[in-house]
Formats: sequence, C-alpha cells, structure tokens
Amino acid sequence: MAQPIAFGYAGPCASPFEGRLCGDNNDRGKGGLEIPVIDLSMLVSGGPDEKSRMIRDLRMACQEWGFFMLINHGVPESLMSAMEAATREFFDLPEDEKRKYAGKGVVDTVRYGTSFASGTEGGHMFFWRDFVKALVRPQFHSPSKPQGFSNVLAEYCEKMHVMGKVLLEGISESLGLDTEHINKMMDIESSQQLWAANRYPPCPDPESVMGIPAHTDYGLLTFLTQHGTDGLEIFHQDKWVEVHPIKGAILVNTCDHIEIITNGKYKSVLHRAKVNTEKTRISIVSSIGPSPDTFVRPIEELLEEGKEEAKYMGMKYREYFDLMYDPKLFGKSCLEYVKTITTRS
Ligand SMILES: O=C(O)CCC(=O)C(=O)O
Ligand SMILES: [Fe+2]
Repeated sequence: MAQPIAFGYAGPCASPFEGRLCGDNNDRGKGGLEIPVIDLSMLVSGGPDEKSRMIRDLRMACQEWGFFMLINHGVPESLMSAMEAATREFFDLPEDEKRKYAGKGVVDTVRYGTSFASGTEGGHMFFWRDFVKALVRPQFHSPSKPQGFSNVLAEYCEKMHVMGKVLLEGISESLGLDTEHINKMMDIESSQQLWAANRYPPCPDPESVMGIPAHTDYGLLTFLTQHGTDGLEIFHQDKWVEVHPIKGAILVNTCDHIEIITNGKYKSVLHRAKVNTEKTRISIVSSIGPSPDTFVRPIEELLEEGKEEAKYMGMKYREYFDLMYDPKLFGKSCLEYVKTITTRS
C-alpha cells in the first residue's frame, strides 16, 4: 500500500539519505526499550568465541531492530569532535555563503537547504532544520568554507568508510555468507558515500513540526552521531522509540539496499528526528552505499537455492536514485515500488 507523504511534501530529499517518507505528526508514542550495543573491536581483534558472539549479536540487532549503537568503532573521538566543530562553523557561515550550495537536485555534489527561507530546498514550514550534504565517494566533494573543513571531512569519511567495510564483513558473516561477499558484490571500494549534517534550532512549538519526518535511508548503512542532544526516534514493534546513545557510540541503521540484497531478511528501518524548545541539535550522518554502477539484487545464496523468490526488482544503484525522483512513484517509497513491481507481472 502506498505510504502517505508526510505533510504533503512531495519534493526530493526531506533527508539527504531518504528512501521513504511516511507517517504523520501525531504518532508520538514512546517506548522505553534499549537498542542493542555492538562492539566492533570483537570482530577485528576478538578471539573466536568473542567474534562469534559478536556476529550473533549483530544478526539479532539487524533482524530485530535494524538499528544499533556501535562502540569501539575505531573512529577517534578527537576526529569526531573536530567534525562536529567544523560542522557548527559551516552552519555559522553567513547565509549567502551557504546559499551558494542551495541546489535543487540529487546530482548536486554539495548541497545546502534550510526550512527557514523560501527558495532553497527544504524551504517549507513543517520541517525545522538546516542541512548540508556532500558526496564524498567515489569522488570527493566538499564545501570550500570554512577553512580546513574539507580536510576534516576527508579524514572523517575515510575512517567511516573503513568502519563501514568492516561492519559489512560482519553482516555478510551474520547471513552465513563469505566475509567479503557484500563488499565485493557492492564494489565497496568505489562505494557511493554521502556525508550530511542537520541543524535543528530550538522551536517554540515542537509538537507541531518535525525536524525530519519518518523515513528510511536508501544506502546500505547509515552512521549517525547526535552530539549530546537527543531527538532521534526509531520505529520499532509499532512504536516510536527514543534513542539515547552511549557517549562516543555511533548509531548505525540498516537501509533500503540492505533490505534489498537480503531479500527482506534485514529491514530498512523508519526513523525521524524531533526538535525541542531549548537547544540547537546537530546530527552528523554518513552513509555507505553500493557503487553507482553496481547492479543490486537479492543475494542468490540467500534465496535458499531457488526455494525463495526474489522479492525486490534488481537495478543499478544509480537507477534507484533516478527512480526516487520519478513521479510514477506517486508518493510511494522507492523501496515499496521495487518490491511491489516483482509481484505485478
Ligand atoms: O537528525 C537525526 O537524528 C536524523 C537524521 C536523518 O535521519 C537523516 O539525515 O537521514
Ligand atoms: Fe535518515
């Protein structure tokens, strides 16, 4: 069934990572559940028992949550702080400086948008945020200001890419596949990697707006940090669950392309960001995806030797992008479209 587009917004990219928009602004139920914690060092340097426990935990986290906190992830705290400081500096640039990146489409390699001025992407009343995004792989792009920003960005994204590859090795193993299966199939060295940051200023009436409405992300995995101010919520067992990450942890969620290649064994999880009355919230997000030319389809080995039907249509990653902006979706998410199309013929 088609998901309604939140707030009637039909333009591209409420979120730079967005694969699906849905829900409304009233579903503010809270769950008191704790999301899983995964220790990446167990995969890299743990003994055989620790490693197999980690893989088992990872499988559970992916199957039951699609969301987890990653600790001992190998991204230095100093680099995470430097990225946060550089991001704040970017948002503090004069508006006309940022407006240079106020493009319109998915092809823009660096893009800025704000809900607080008309004529920029994101410029509509029901979202309460500014964002900036940069495509950092296969080719590296960055805002040229503030000074030093691009160096921090390059180092940060390199570390995130390395971390993402290791995690995808673990995910391959959690599915009973060869360690390198997903990385090879996705041509991860030429991965499309995206970096983005969101700034949500304090809002006098936080119940009437959303920072970002409910959506899924379209890559393979998204990595998110929220720098001391919570606001992220994930949809879990029919409830919105607030996320309160451990200090220094990176939040990971499985995205549309993990759902596609696993033929739905691991799901792309809905999430959204709330705003508050008091504090500006910053979230920094990066995603790892297939290379743009990779033909993505459910992994053959997971279809139980032909017993299970592929539930998702195969296509190149770059075609999925085009599809996200195609009016033929009629408000349906791209993921639903590639899913339902296999049952249409
Ligand atoms: O700010 C957040 O917590 C969520 C951001 C997000 O989901 C996105 O940028 O895709
Ligand atoms: Fe997202």
